[in-house]
Amino acid sequence: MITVVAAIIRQDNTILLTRRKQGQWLAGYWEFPGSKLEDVETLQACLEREIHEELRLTVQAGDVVSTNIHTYDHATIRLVALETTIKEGSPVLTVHDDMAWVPVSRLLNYQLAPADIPVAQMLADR
Ligand SMILES: Nc1nc2c([nH]c(=O)n2[C@H]2C[C@H](O)[C@@H](COP(=O)(O)OP(=O)(O)OP(=O)(O)O)O2)c(=O)[nH]1
Repeated sequence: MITVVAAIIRQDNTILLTRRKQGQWLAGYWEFPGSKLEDVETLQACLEREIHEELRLTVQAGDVVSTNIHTYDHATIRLVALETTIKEGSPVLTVHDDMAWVPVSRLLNYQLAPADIPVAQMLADR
């Protein structure tokens, strides 16, 4: 099973969503930015590196917010969402084609990657 680490980045009562580019798998779907976990690195180190690569943001990844398993046609992923704080910078798109700062209560209005729906639901219910 593939582990995917995703960042819950908050600012002013909103959370950052990014949209997957055309040509990618799940193109057009919104997600919490992040990446597959590689080798033996920690969840936090992976996320901090990837968020810097993808969004040019320096962040500190913290606690696990949720873990859920989702089976797509081509793979089963374990999606681990981490509470993440911006230390420096503003997001710049490099691999996504759009971003949005979204109030928690509106996350489910976006076309989320299916694995992200329970995460958004959980955040909204809190
Ligand atoms: N980053 C991220 N990926 C997610 C989320 N939800 C979800 O189903 N995914 C899926 C999409 C990707 O297949 C995989 C993450 O891989 P990745 O971010 O390294 O993306 P990638 O485009 O290189 O992946 P892939 O096309 O090779 O599948 O997990 C999410 O919230 N964040």
